[in-house]
Amino acid sequence: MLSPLFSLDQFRAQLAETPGVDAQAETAAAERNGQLTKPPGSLGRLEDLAIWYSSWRGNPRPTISAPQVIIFAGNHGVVAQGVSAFPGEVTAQMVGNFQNGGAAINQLSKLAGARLDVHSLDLDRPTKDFTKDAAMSEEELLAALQTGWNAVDPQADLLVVGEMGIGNTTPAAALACALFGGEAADWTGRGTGVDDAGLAIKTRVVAEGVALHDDHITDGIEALRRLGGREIAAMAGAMVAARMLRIPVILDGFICCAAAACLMKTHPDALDHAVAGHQSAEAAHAALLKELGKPPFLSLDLRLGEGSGAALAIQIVRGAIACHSGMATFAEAGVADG
Ligand SMILES: O=C(O)c1ccc[n+]([C@@H]2O[C@H](COP(=O)([O-])O)[C@@H](O)[C@H]2O)c1
Ligand SMILES: Cc1cc2nc[nH]c2cc1C
Repeated sequence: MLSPLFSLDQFRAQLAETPGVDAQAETAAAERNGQLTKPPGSLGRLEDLAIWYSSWRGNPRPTISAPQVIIFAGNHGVVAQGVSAFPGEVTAQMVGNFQNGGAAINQLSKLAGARLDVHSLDLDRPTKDFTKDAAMSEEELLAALQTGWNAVDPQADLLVVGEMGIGNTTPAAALACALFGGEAADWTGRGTGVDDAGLAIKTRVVAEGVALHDDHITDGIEALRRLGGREIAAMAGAMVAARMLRIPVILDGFICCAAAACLMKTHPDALDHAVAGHQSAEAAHAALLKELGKPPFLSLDLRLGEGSGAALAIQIVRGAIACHSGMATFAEAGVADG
């Protein structure tokens, strides 16, 4: 069990002191990879993926038997300005759908053999409209980080963090703009499908929010408090908890990656235990993945959220580890190694 967070500064300090890879396991996994019955490099990125996974698990020949998918749900004050194609009530309605097994992520988690957990964060209390005030107080941000921190199963061996939050592509765009620069329009996309008028409102809202808070943003955590949202913060908290527990993470779409960006901008190594599951169809996700330095595994034009693209990518990590840990070596198989 991880001890609870007691302040934002402690969370920042924790980020600076997170564990790194097990170098011995990394070397042993790389050696094993070189002995398996395949031409060197022929499993492409699956080979790097297997070595990466082994090094975080501290085991040169690991298995994956307990993946966990966690969805965090939150509501956003900026929705009142007309930034989404859907009304805010849909967040709570979709949480009901997740609980009843009716959403895409229920099917994809089941297919991946993953446990699925859903956490609602004060849905009846949307964050403040960030064009007028900071989205969250320090206490609210800490509580949301703590929800994510507590949600990670210490027994899990692979983690997907996903979200549900009508309007949350707007705070995600504002975070990306504040953290990486450029114009609001560079980071603002259509989310659930806003029309041109909605996109214009959304772009203005992102620009106003960034202009209001920019001078006060000292690091990614303060950006998260001013421009983020509860489910975005909870995803960040879960990512850091996973790091403490040496559980590799698969990142999902645009909103998940905005949460990750807040951590990376606070500490540059904070995401070394994470890979990008997919590239979403949200216009700026490709640019955000580039900023994170994470090439995606899949590119299927998904723009659903819910951890859906990352849940599909569980199978890719499983494939990499099945080959890495299950294949015979040249010596074992009696195959000449060239
Ligand atoms: O994951 C993505 O890249 C993604 C892209 C577009 C939309 N979404 C989902 O749609 C919701 C946010 O869209 P919006 O238009 O309400 O800001 C939220 O519930 C997300 O899970 C997710
Ligand atoms: C129906 C619906 C399902 C979702 N799942 C994630 N975001 C969503 C947004 C909507 C609108």
